[in-house]
Amino acid sequence: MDSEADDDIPELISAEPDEQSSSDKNPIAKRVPLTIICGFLGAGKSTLLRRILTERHGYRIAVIMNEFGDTADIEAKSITVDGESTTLELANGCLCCSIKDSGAAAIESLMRKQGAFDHILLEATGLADPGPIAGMFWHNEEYIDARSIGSENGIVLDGVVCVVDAVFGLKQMEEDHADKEEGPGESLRQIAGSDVIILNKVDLVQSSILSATELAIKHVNPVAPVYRTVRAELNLGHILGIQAYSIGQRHLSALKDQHELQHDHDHDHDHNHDHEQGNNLSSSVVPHYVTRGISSLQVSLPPLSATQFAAFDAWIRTILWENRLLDSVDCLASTPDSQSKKSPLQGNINVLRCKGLLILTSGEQHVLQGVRNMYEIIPVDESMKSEFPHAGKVVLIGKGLGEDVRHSLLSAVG
Ligand SMILES: Nc1nc2c(ncn2[C@@H]2O[C@H](COP(=O)(O)OP(=O)(O)OP(=O)(O)O)[C@@H](O)[C@H]2O)c(=O)[nH]1
Repeated sequence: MDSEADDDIPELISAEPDEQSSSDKNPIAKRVPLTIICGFLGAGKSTLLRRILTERHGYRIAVIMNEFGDTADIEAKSITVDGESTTLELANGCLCCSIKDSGAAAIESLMRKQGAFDHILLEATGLADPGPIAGMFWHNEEYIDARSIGSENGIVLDGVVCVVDAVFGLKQMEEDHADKEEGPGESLRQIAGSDVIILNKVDLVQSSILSATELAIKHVNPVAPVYRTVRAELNLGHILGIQAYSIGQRHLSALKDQHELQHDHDHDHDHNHDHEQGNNLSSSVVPHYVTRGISSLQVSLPPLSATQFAAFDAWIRTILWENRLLDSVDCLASTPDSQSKKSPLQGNINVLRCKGLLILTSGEQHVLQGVRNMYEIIPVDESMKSEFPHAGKVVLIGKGLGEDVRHSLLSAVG
């Protein structure tokens, strides 16, 4: 987009917060969007960050490179700042902060020291699972509430971006398949938990490998658009400000009809290739190892009555909170406190991410958003309804999502 920026010598400018470039510029964003960048080891995460730091976009972007590697037990308050941080301000207003082992506390410290940013990028390590990190920032009052982080602006999770290595991606997914005791490996979890996928280093592989890799990615995560890049060159609008966790015009784009997708690209070299693959993800053409790991399930839903809507809530709650399918006994008593009637686990279901649009017979529309066992169902504002598809649909990404899950959902709302 701005390749000449690479040749410019960065000017030194004041590191004091610039009132013009803070949230005043964007009155909607009283909260600072945060994007998590994850990806395979060596896939091109730093290349992407460098590119963002050298482009003249005029935003104050804080980039935090840290060690969010051990994400299994992330607790915002248990992470401490080690005091060692380096901040470099570049000519385009970006702040590059290198803070190790500090996670959430690093962001608090940064917000206090530097004031508001237009955007925060958080680079996870190559082995990080983005799910728990996203869960930490999604609906976490500690970050939503500006005062608690000592800043005039709180933080809102904007999206999770995964950089996949076009050379080794397929091999990596193969190695990470689910034969292991501990379940699917990091690469599959990274793809599953992301809102946008960058398939990088496409200059190094044949188109047949690219297609196979993209097909495998799409099988794991059919919701995230895939952009093919060389040295992470892509329109930053594809990865920043995507509002993947709010009811925006864009976050449910992947749930739109294929017809709409075909007309929703910009003919840049980095456009997404959904239409080329045709979303034809039958298991016969998907490598078998992927289907043994994390996969996805899309279920179309008819307009729901109020009772069916309540049944859907009970069904999703059961699968997310108890890793099992709702059975007929539950359906008869589908109230939040009917826990005692639940039957034992019916298999090893583990949903990492879910999205959906629920259409009600009354005309109401509701959006489903879920990360791990957290979920919300939010009504769509009247003014935004035309932006959304006209049919209900739910997409689940995770483990153990066979046809029995589809049948269970359809019978729960049937
Ligand atoms: N040919 C080619 N090389 C690339 C491309 N993108 C990145 N590279 C090179 O690949 C190597 C790894 O890129 P990085 O950006 O450091 O990868 P990373 O994901 O940050 O690596 P880790 O932090 O170690 O996980 C570097 O030598 C880059 O110059 C690309 O699209 N094409």
